[in-house]
Amino acid sequence: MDKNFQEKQFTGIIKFTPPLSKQRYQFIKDVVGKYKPKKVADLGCADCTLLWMLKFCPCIEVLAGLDICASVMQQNIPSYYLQPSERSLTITLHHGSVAYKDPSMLDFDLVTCIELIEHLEEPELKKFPEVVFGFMAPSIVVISTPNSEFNPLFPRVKLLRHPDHKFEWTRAQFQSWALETARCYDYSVEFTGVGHPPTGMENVGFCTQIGVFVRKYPQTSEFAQSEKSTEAVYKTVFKAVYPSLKDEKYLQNAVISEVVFTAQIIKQSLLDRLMLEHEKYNDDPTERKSEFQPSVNSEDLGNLDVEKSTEPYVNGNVIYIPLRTIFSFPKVNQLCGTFEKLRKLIAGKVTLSSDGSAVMFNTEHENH
Ligand SMILES: C[S@@+](CC[C@H](N)C(=O)[O-])C[C@H]1O[C@@H](n2cnc3c(N)ncnc32)[C@H](O)[C@@H]1O
Ligand SMILES: [Mg+2]
Repeated sequence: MDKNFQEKQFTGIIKFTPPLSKQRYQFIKDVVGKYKPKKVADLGCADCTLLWMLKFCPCIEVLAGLDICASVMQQNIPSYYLQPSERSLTITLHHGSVAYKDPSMLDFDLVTCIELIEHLEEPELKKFPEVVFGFMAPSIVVISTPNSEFNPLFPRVKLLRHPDHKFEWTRAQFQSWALETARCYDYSVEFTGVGHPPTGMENVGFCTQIGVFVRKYPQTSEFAQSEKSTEAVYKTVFKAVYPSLKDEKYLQNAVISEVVFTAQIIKQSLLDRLMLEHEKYNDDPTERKSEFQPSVNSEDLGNLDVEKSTEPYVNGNVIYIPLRTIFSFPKVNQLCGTFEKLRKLIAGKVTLSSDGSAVMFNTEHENH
């Protein structure tokens, strides 16, 4: 190979797109997509970025995070409303070390350890396989760690990529540790990674090396799991339960908020249009064709096929948004299934016209 080219590669700044951390999270999302685990635990979860991504995966019902640093876990707890879905979702964050067993970590399908092991002191690393593979024993374990063979491509890295790293392994070192661990606890393991090396440098391997471990023996029975009972040593620092939409009360709340939100959008679009007409005709009412019969441009409603009878209208200070129009919005439609169900769920909870066909808004006290 051309020597200059090689030199240029060595001094060049390595930049990954998407960033390497995103590629690692995406790798886990793909594993989730492939194996569809219901219960996922992320060990060394730090600010929970991965967990908050995973909560949108429809197969997941239980998410747990563990970190030895409680403050880093709590700095990023979202306060936003989780879109309701068919399944319920429980998210728990624990403060503790992967060097210790805790019953809260039993019964998981997938355990992820992203850029964790290189932060463990030797005694912790020694205990790690027994805790994760022996005690937790999920059907899948994913472990990622830096591949030290890639380091010469980082001009500023002298020995280790991060001051808190206790070691960085070559592919041979990681693979021999992983194969021995897999053999000991009856798992199979396959190796891959993220962060491709530059062209011509393929021999160094991925920037992040990854081992995907799959348990060879069948699911441990609940009885066998309870046999493992040990004293709780982790401290729970956060717990949230998002009930399922199968819970009627929760469904009702979700439908009401979606109906009100949708009606507001339609109303705003109507008012904007009225305002435009008002400006266009320079407020000369004689020039207006249909002063109080405005219709919402169907494009404003996301290209909905809005029939005349389902158009919103204004009467005095009151705006009427037909329920049929609201029902034609995909989110409302998906939540309720049928129009009758929509009517039933919002009955008495949302102000409707006397015949019950439209949501009413009084604009008297609004500024616009
Ligand atoms: C480099 S960060 C990785 C964070 C996250 N997994 C990610 O990929 O973005 C390593 C995390 O492991 C945590 N950690 C270190 N030793 C630990 C231990 N013994 N038990 C649990 N977490 C530990 C650290 O506090 C830190 O948040
Ligand atoms: Mg690290």
